[in-house]
Amino acid sequence: MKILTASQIKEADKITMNNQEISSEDLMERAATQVFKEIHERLQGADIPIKVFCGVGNNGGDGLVIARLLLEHSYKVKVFIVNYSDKRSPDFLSNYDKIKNLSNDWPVLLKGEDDFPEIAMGDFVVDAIFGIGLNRPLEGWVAKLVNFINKSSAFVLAIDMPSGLFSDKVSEEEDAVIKANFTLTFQTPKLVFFLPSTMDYVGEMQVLDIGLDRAFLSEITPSAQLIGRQEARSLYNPRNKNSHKGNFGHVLVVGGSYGKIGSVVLATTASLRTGAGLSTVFVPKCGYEIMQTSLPEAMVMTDENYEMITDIKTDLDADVVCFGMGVGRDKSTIVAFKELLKKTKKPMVIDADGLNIFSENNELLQYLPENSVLTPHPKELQRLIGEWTDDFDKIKKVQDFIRKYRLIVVLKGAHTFVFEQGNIYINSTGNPGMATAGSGDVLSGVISGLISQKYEPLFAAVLGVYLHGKSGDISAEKSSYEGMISGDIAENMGLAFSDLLSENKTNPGSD
Ligand SMILES: NC(=O)C1=CN([C@@H]2O[C@H](COP(=O)(O)OP(=O)(O)OC[C@H]3O[C@@H](n4cnc5c(N)ncnc54)[C@H](O)[C@@H]3O)[C@@H](O)[C@H]2O)[C@@H](O)CC1
Ligand SMILES: Nc1ncnc2c1ncn2[C@@H]1O[C@H](COP(=O)(O)OP(=O)(O)O)[C@@H](O)[C@H]1O
Ligand SMILES: [K+]
Repeated sequence: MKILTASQIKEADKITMNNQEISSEDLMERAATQVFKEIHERLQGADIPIKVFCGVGNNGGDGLVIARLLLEHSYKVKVFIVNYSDKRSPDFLSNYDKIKNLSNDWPVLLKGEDDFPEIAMGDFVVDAIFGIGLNRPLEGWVAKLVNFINKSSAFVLAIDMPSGLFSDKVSEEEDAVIKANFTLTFQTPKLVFFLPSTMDYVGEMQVLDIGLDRAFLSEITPSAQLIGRQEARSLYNPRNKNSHKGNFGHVLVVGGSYGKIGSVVLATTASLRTGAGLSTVFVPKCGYEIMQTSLPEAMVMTDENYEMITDIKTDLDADVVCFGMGVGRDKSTIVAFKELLKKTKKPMVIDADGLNIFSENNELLQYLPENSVLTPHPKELQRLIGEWTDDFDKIKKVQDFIRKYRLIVVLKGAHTFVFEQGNIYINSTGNPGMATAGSGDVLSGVISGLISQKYEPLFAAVLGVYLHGKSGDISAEKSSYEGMISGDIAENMGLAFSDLLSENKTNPGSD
């Protein structure tokens, strides 16, 4: 699902109104009706106090329409106008008139702190103060109102965006931003919903299709894409019945050191569970028995050295080489890595200490085959590209980095971002149970397993991240966030594939 910027959404609005011959008020009615339907479906006429806070722009206009429809369905609604400006949008004004005509209980005008209403636990608050039009941080009593709502124990539903959140830059720590339990957003999710510094404001998120112009939406180049089941499914390559293991490639995993052979076990298991035809590992001698015993499906080659990798002597022409997990940063390992880089022509997957070696030896990056996949977590990324000022600056710096070295970067996190030149793919699967030792090793194995099966490295990264997260979700369902371990993610890869290929789910951009 495409993620658009505020200006792209505004352009889509204009084109839609033109092509569908509707007014902006019609579009507002349509959008807010969708919101009403969602609320109504969940509340089913329940007798709970609903407090709708409306700004005086179009986000506030949406709030007024939602409130009117709720009143028409006999909900217990109280409307508050957050009167931060005298400049009211025309569509706000016409809906203001409509709601006044409907009820004797007119909206309450809020002009300062003294007017704040009581918000009780059990209230249902609708935040329609600001949407994508926010252009400066909230201040004064409006900022205080936002903090007041945040302090209440009410359930908060944000319309389009949590108020105070910018759509195209991150908020400062001191800024007042609504902390929503749920955000119903129009037509397309916004990039800030997925950034580490802003995602917590959004709560659970659902996208409402408000029927913006299809042709425009399909042609426009998005700022990023959200990868849900449908998008991941479109990347899947079915297997030919007439095939043999040679068709599914050979993965070589190079990694491990004394006490860290487990990371190689995890990555290699994941590569096989993802469908690699063959997997070979290259480990220090201390890893030989561990590998043969814990993963008989893999073939094992060993270094001369017992504890660490010092010389990667192999003529194996693997389809993909995965390097880095548990490998350490000894000088002799760095030399061995350099030699490996020089003789490898096919795209590689580099994780963990492989990345740290690059951070300390930048000159090695020039030997990395084009289209290789780097899978840093934020700390590893920072060592690699330096500090950033905020999440948008980070995105720019990653894009500069991949342009320079012609790579694919998989930035791991609660929402993992896959970067290729000019594009960002944001993952929708995964859960906090995956914050457990070794889940990154599993991801490297999954991506390698897909590359070996002839997926383009970019698609291997995007699909791999999706399936890894899905397997994490299945693992959490079975064992809880706390109880799941990263080996479960590797073991459940098969169920993640089954889920991807099952026929009964069609919701785009979600799971
Ligand atoms: N295609 C869509 O997504 C649609 C969007 N609609 C709604 O329209 C909203 C955008 O409406 P607007 O453009 O009127 O913008 P907002 O309602 O978000 O903000 C209103 C105005 O407040 C002013 N303002 C910005 N920051 C301020 C601050 N810190 N303090 C005081 N004033 C400030 C700006 O001039 C801004 O235009 C969307 O978020 C959505 O809720 C719907 O009504 C119709 C369809
Ligand atoms: N809260 C979370 N939600 C979703 N995915 C997560 C979360 N925390 C961690 N993950 C995923 O788990 C993996 C952790 O990788 P990494 O930090 O390299 O761990 P390790 O070094 O232990 O292998 C990444 O793929 C990341 O996206
Ligand atoms: K809002």
